[in-house]
Amino acid sequence: MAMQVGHSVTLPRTSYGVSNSNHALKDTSMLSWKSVRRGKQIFPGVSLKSSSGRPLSLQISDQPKTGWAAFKVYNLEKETPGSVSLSEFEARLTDLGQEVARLNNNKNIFLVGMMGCGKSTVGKILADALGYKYRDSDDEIEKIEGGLAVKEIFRLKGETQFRKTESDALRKLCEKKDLVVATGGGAVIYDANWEYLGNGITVWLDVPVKVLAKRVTAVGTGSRPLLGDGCADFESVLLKLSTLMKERKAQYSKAHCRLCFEELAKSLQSTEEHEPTVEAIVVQILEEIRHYLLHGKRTPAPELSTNLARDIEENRAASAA
Ligand SMILES: Nc1ncnc2c1ncn2[C@@H]1O[C@H](COP(=O)(O)OP(=O)(O)O)[C@@H](O)[C@H]1O
Ligand SMILES: O=C(O)C1=C[C@@H](OP(=O)(O)O)[C@@H](O)[C@H](O)C1
Repeated sequence: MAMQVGHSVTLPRTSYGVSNSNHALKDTSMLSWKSVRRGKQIFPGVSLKSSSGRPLSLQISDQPKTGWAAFKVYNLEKETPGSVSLSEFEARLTDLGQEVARLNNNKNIFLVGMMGCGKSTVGKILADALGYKYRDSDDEIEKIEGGLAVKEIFRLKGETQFRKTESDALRKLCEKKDLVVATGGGAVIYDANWEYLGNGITVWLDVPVKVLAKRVTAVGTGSRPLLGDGCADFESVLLKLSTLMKERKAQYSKAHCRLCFEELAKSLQSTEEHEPTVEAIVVQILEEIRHYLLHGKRTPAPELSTNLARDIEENRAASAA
């Protein structure tokens, strides 16, 4: 069933996490999309009808208006016509995202970590969950440099100029609010940058270099000038990344929060073929930020919503089989 204008679907009330919103649900409530904080696809003309305690009914209006409810569509396509169930995980992402956004007081979230650790991939979903905007500091650098691509800045102007512009970009970004920022892997190397990053919450995506090398080699190293030419092989990428990681680890460790990929993978009993999904990583990042905001320090050990995360993985494996 493709989601179409005028089509109704039924949703379990809890799936949408709206019970936590400030809106009292009446028979024909209309939630602003910000309060519902759906994911990637936004349908400006969505109205939400409900009776307290009963399933919610969502209807796509044919009159697009900004500020109405929005929600993910890919779930609907998989489901039986007329009904849709969102996984526990989706509900958790929404609830946790809203809770962290409330606790966080509009501060930016800066994702730090090595090339390929997933800052951009994770950053977009994290921003959705929080209702924040997503920014990539490399994009800001390219804008400041008149549209030159990162690799061209390195080639034509050298790394020193790139780093100066990177600092400018971070300074500008830290003047804003409600952003999730994917920083470049080297943003942590200058102490001055920490003054900017420290205005927000910093989260280190700590991913083993082997995993990084696999990911980066798979997409090619063309856009990452520090890794050599565009077709560097796994072994040489692994060597370069290992060297960089040794040089930078102490800097990354300064982040307020740390997402340890290895610990997450262990607790989810993941294998090399079935690594933790991006969504499971985002849930865990939100848990880490939540803990930091509540206690002013990192989690002593990963405070996983482990059972939940495991359920998610199992559900996915079952539906993929
Ligand atoms: N959790 C993940 N599992 C599998 N692949 C991932 C994951 N996160 C990122 N990737 C992939 O790794 C590559 C690098 O990710 P990216 O988000 O660009 O990293 P960064 O922004 O930190 O350099 C991309 O091809 C992306 O699809
Ligand atoms: O690690 C680094 O020094 C760099 C990482 C890159 O960003 P990503 O981490 O997004 O790949 C980019 O800023 C530039 O190639 C330098």
